[in-house]
Amino acid sequence: MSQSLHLFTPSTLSKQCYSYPKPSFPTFNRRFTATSVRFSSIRACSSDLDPSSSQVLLASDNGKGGGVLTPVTRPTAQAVDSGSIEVDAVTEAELKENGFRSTRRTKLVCTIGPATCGFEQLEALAVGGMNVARINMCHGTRAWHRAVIERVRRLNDEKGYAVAIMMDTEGSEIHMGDFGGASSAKAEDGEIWTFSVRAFDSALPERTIIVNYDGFAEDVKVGDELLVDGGMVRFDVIEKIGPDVKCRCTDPGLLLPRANLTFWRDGSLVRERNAMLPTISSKDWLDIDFGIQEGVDFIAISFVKSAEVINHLKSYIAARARDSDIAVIAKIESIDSLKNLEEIILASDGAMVARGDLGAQIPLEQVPSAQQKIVQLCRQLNKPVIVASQLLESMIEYPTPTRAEVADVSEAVRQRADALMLSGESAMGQFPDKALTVLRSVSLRIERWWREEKRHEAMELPDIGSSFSDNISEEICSSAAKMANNLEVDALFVYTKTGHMASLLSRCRPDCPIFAFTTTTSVRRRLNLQWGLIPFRLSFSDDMESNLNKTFALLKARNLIKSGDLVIAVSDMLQSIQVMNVP
Ligand SMILES: Nc1ncnc2c1ncn2[C@@H]1O[C@H](COP(=O)(O)OP(=O)(O)O)[C@@H](O)[C@H]1O
Ligand SMILES: C=C(OP(=O)(O)O)C(=O)O
Ligand SMILES: [K+]
Ligand SMILES: [Mg+2]
Repeated sequence: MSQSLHLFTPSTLSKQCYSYPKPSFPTFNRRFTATSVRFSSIRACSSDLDPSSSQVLLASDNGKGGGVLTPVTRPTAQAVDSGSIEVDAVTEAELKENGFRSTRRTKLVCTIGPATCGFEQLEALAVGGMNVARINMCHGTRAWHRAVIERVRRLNDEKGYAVAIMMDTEGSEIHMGDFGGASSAKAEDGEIWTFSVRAFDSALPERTIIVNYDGFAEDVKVGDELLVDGGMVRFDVIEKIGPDVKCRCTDPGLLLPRANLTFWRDGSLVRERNAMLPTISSKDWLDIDFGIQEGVDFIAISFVKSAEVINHLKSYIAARARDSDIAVIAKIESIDSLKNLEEIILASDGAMVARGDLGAQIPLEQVPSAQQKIVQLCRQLNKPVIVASQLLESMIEYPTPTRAEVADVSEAVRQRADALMLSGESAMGQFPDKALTVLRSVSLRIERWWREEKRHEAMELPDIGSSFSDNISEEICSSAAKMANNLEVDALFVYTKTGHMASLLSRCRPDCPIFAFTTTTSVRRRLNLQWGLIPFRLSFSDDMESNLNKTFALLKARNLIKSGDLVIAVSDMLQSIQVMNVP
């Protein structure tokens, strides 16, 4: 017998109870063995609900009070198709090998570039644990990106993965152009380089860099310091000649195509007219149209300054992408985005701590605290957050990371960010698979350590719902997560159509993995970015008993669960919690 707790609001009551006038209880998972659920703990968990409202809280064990419970399970379930369940091959193998507890909770995003764009290379990344493939519209042509998207889709179709696609816009901050073929250029100490806003028809003269922002030559002043990629290479501005700006290299280093440029005067970042550049450039809008057409899962917006641009983009997408819901990720990488952080995150479907450019706009020593703040705020507001850039930078060239890099990855995992991202390491590095393996193994180890030490940070999670029904879902998820930890259950199951209830569970960062069952492939792919979720595609009905039976049968047939496993199931159709052993 399962033990269940259902919350009814007046609206769910009228829909679910009164429409079934002749309830007959007891089909309710009779076969499940009783578990040692302490209902006191359930009540305690639920006691935060508003007592003055007219909701009814029903708890059942062994059928007591079951007459009232019946309506929850429709007596004659609509024939549930006996269809299949979709889970990716890697997760399946991991679950079989290591059991639930040791599945990885932190998700992994890989930037795809020349080193990883082939089908076999993409497959190797999927095998290595890539949850999301990121394409960066700063680089490559649309045809190149389309081919990558097609390969990822084929990989998903043919091999059962659910790798999501994230398209990252170029944005209109100042950056350098390409080097006309060369993949990089070396700037040596004392060399004089020309930064120019001219269009060159033929090959670029030696030591010349094109700058994408027309106002550049007017805005900089002699004496300014010019930083490439936040200081990877530095120049002093020594002379201005019309569209050309002559600079002397003071900190030598490697110049990469399209690297970001900032200029500093008297120790402060200069934000002249370039601060007025639109967040989404006209080229970005074309790329966004491309992303909508291709049905990407996420669009990440560079250099977001305010919530307005996010709202605007979301209505643009809503008007054009009728069938697919594309999530919008705000990249936090500018001073303005930090100033308007909360409104930006609230408006977005997720955020990225884009430390590359962020570190070029604020002093480097402020980046760690900004990261911590962004990660924490995202969790409180229930938005997935990605920590990005230079996590394993040295692995672009070397097969092992530095100890400092491992410590940095560990810190992001310990902060319980939803996802970690590889940039150059996977796009053009020499060891993309090894870099991914490092992210995977460090995540697994730190997560385990954290669980073993029971170092749960009791983060205050404020109510975020805008309706009473939303509040109920939040309470159910936080109670279910707490119960899962206290009872040391093997897994949480969540049946969710939109994915919202799964994200609420993920937000609680429970000790056990969360099996998220959803009806559409696109929601399943999007859930792949969120901490702790193992998304499955499954068609299900409003009848939880039949859903559970079907799920158990399908998962058992694939050896993903076994009799006796203890599971807590929640659903967003019924707003219920059930605790049971797998029969
Ligand atoms: N589609 C692509 N085509 C060619 N090179 C790419 C592509 N995507 C990424 N790269 C390379 O990988 C590096 C790291 O990627 P990323 O961090 O996304 O870009 P950026 O360095 O411009 O911020 C880039 O500087 C570029 O050299
Ligand atoms: C992820 C980032 O953005 P991009 O790689 O597009 O510059 C960053 O700046 O850290
Ligand atoms: K970008
Ligand atoms: Mg950036």
